[in-house]
Amino acid sequence: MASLLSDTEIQKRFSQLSGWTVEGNQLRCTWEFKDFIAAIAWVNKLVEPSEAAAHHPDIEISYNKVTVNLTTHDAGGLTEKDFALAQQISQLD
Ligand SMILES: C[C@H](O)[C@H](O)[C@H]1CNC2=NC(N)=NC(=O)C2=N1
Repeated sequence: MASLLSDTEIQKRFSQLSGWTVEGNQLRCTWEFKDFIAAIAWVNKLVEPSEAAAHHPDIEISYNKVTVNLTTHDAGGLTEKDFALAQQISQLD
């Protein structure tokens, strides 16, 4: 199982991410799209990197807005897996 990051480690990795916030045990970022169809099309792009990493975001969808929440449920907080997947998600079109 991935190990929990210390506050210092979280700060270091967080400073390399753009657009995300740390809220409690979660990394969180919201994207806005033209409409619901575009939002869902983008959500579908999350499937491949998430499955490849065996790590899965919690996703909130509200019409054209998608909020992605990342945490490592098994570890009870943020691990390297969350930051790695956040970087990959940020690089999607
Ligand atoms: C066995 C399997 O790899 C685990 O249950 C994985 C699956 N996806 C997961 N995703 C997230 N976000 N946190 C986890 O702890 C987690 N655990």
